[in-house]
Amino acid sequence: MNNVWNSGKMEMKGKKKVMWQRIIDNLQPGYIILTFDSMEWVRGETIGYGSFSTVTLATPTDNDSGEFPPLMAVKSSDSYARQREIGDCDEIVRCYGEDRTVENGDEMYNLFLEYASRGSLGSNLKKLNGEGLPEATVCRYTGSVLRGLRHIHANGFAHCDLKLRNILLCCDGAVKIADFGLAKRTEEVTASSGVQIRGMPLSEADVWALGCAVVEMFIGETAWSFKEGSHFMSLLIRMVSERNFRGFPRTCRDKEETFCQNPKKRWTAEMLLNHPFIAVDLDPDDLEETDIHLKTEDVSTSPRCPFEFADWVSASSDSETQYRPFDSLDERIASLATDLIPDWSVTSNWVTPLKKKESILGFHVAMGSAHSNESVED
Ligand SMILES: Nc1ncnc2c1ncn2[C@@H]1O[C@H](COP(=O)(O)OP(=O)(O)OP(=O)(O)O)[C@@H](O)[C@H]1O
Repeated sequence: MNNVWNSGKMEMKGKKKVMWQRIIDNLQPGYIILTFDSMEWVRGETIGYGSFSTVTLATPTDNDSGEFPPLMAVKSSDSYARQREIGDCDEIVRCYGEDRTVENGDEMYNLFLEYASRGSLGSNLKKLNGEGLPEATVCRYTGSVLRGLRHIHANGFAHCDLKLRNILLCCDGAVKIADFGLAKRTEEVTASSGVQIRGMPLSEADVWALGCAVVEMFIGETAWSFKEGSHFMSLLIRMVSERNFRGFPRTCRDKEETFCQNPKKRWTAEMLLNHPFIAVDLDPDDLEETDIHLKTEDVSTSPRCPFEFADWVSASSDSETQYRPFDSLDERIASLATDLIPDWSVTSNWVTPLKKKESILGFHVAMGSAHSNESVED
């Protein structure tokens, strides 16, 4: 089914116009019949919570034409994500349409998405208890994400929140990029002051983020550890000032095009798709995949602005936790108030060494994320 978007409203192949319908007050929670382009659907169990959204299952109730899959994920939040502007691609979680409802007095925007039944790569990796993924698996997953990124960037957008939790696994093993809540047009970024900033390296930042994700897939933990109590700025200082690629083959370090602290020299998604690490022909037998089927994701949220880092807990919390957005600016600011004095010291943490073949190391350096303070054997 191809969605046609018209003035912010959805039409499906010229069918009936969108019909907004308020939910009926006395329906049981968890079994709400709503209207989605004249199609009724039922909200199912909760899959997980994001910073500003709740994701639940959704089932169409009158799907005789088979236009929708029998099971979808519906992401509900107080604003629309930009996914519809980016367009379809096999490596991006499919968006079937959107709907607006009023639930418990709050207006909700619902985005109907392809259901990725095997959860996120982040959750799958966590179940491996610090073990990384096999090389062939990392290679395949990275190739998929790169194709998705190429599509996003080619359409003039940057994802801006690429991380393993936003890379989902479908039941057929396909790997897809999700969560476009922070996606931005690459040519125009508006600062909080309202000033338009041009030339921000947003696509390059996506590539950097992918590099971090690749490191994480290999070593089973995040590329840069962020010690409890340390300040976010100390992490930034290390990432920006550290130029010591100790532990990586000199051949990789010396290549100007792969030394990419400078975003302009960082490889693009298109270029990385031709890197030997990705362009290799994989034997299907090598694709030893983690087979952890997830039903419910843990709660983990990304900071939306620098002020949120101090409170950001990357570890999961109880998935029963109710999503509750801040009601007002005052409430948000009050939640940030603290008597603690920031710790501006620089820690000695750095990336855990990677013992992988040279092409992989080169790939990491190309993405600007290969930093290590220990030796790596070839
Ligand atoms: N299409 C989908 N299929 C299956 N699970 C999904 C789908 N979309 C999101 N999820 C899961 O729902 C949970 C919430 O996702 P969401 O994108 O709202 O937030 P997040 O990326 O986890 O956090 P944040 O909002 O801080 O980035 C996540 O655990 C995610 O894996």
